[in-house]
Amino acid sequence: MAPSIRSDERDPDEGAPPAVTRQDYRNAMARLGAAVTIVTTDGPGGRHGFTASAVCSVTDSPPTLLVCLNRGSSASAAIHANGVLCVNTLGGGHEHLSNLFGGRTPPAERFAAGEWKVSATGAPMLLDAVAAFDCRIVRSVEVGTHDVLFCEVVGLAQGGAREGLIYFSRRYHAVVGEPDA
Ligand SMILES: NC(=O)c1ccc[n+]([C@@H]2O[C@H](COP(=O)([O-])OP(=O)(O)OC[C@H]3O[C@@H](n4cnc5c(N)ncnc54)[C@H](O)[C@@H]3O)[C@@H](O)[C@H]2O)c1
Ligand SMILES: Cc1cc2c(cc1C)N(C[C@H](O)[C@H](O)[C@H](O)COP(=O)(O)O)c1[nH]c(=O)[nH]c(=O)c1N2
Repeated sequence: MAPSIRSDERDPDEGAPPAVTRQDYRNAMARLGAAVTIVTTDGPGGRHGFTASAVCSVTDSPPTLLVCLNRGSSASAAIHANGVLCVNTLGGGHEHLSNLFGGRTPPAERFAAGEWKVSATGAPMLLDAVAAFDCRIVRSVEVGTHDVLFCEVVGLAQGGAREGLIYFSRRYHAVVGEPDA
């Protein structure tokens, strides 16, 4: 069980070097494989998008997922202003899109690649995504450098791609799924 520290109690480790460094943490996280997605948004805050692997399911009632967004990302202001986003799950052959949306390129250049339609929330949906989750942001919680966005899924699209895209050990891996899964 994690130790609990009351607010009126001093942490005896205060000032001590962290038990786990950022680099050690990243090295270990690099061993935790994750699906690669592009999170997009549009609305009064403008069109934007970024590559995200920190995405997971929270609950199916109501259908809710979470996205961890670095507040330093150039997409952050637009996502908060619009209050909507679409999680586009990438497939094998989408590495170039992941690199484009994960790099320091202007939004218009990012969307020049790939084929997009406008989803019901207004967020761009990738036509050949393995699966796309159209969402409204219902809650945002600040944790360290990131905002954890809780998103209610209000629309879905499932593509026919047979290969998913996993980021593991700092490299992309295409994984083959069942034809009808
Ligand atoms: N959650 C994230 O914000 C996240 C996740 C993956 C990659 N990235 C970014 O992509 C680039 C390349 O990453 P990489 O995997 O090749 O090597 P890396 O050594 O930078 O990261 C290894 C792993 O650590 C985690 N991580 C990295 N940066 C993080 C951050 N700022 N906050 C929380 N977790 C983080 C991720 O799980 C990542 O796969 C880096 O600039 C990294 O910051 C960010
Ligand atoms: C494979 C992979 C996975 C992730 C990322 C990158 C890559 C390559 N990035 C970083 C994010 O995409 C990147 O910071 C921005 O798109 C580029 O930053 P600017 O838009 O230029 O600020 C990222 N950022 C984030 O806030 N949450 C995340 O889950 C991830 N995951």
